[in-house]
Amino acid sequence: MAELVFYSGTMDSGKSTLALQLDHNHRARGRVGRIYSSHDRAGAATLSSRLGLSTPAIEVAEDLDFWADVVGELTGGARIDYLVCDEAQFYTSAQVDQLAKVADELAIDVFCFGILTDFRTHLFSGSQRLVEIADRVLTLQVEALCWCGARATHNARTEDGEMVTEGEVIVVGDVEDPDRPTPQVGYEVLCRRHHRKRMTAARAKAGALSPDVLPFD
Ligand SMILES: Nc1ncnc2c1ncn2[C@@H]1O[C@H](COP(=O)(O)OP(=O)(O)O)[C@@H](O)[C@H]1O
Ligand SMILES: Cc1cn([C@H]2C[C@H](O)[C@@H](COP(=O)(O)O)O2)c(=O)[nH]c1=O
Repeated sequence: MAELVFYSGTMDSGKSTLALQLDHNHRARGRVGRIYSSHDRAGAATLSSRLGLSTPAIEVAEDLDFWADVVGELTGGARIDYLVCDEAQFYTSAQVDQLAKVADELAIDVFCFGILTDFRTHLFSGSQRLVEIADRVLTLQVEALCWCGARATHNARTEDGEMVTEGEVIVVGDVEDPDRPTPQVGYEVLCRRHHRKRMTAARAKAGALSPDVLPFD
């Protein structure tokens, strides 16, 4: 039985790396895969990992129909054993339903990778549907860490190191270096406590450096 599997984790937890490794392992055993991604940081039609590996992919625009795409390929004589679907949080709910149909009706394994929640802590449309209908939802084992050392569970959007809570849901970007915050939109992974308090690494550092205001004897 083919499966629809959702590998989930915060930003920078190794999802794209795992997607590339999984594709490599299946290809090494003679299986034929088809790779999709959406809004990858490295550009359209690419699946890239921060470890430096990348591969061409089919760009998933809102109007891509997975069922039609896969059936078209099979009808043209291609062989497909599995799909690798990165940045699946950006897929529409209907597209995730199409992926389930591909697994069930065509016996093709579908491996999806993505973050669960956006910078406001709300589920992305694709992730919500995957949690609802995937055969398995797996959390990545390499945990990204908050600046305090706790497990990071939330993806914060930052500007100049300050967390923001308003804006477009989709803004492509990377986790920023806390020692060099950029004025552009960046991201930082935080534990829930520090996401709730909007306490980014830059803010914590500034707090630690500020002079005591209490009158000490
Ligand atoms: N210089 C490095 N050395 C070792 N591991 C690194 C390095 N840079 C990034 N990584 C690893 O790569 C992970 C990010 O991989 P990536 O697949 O791009 O993440 P995701 O797709 O989840 O955002 C980091 O969590 C870290 O474990
Ligand atoms: C939280 C959040 C993230 N994004 C974007 C930022 C990145 O381009 C991707 C996540 O990629 P990764 O491989 O998991 O690091 O998603 C966004 O558009 N909106 C958000 O709220």
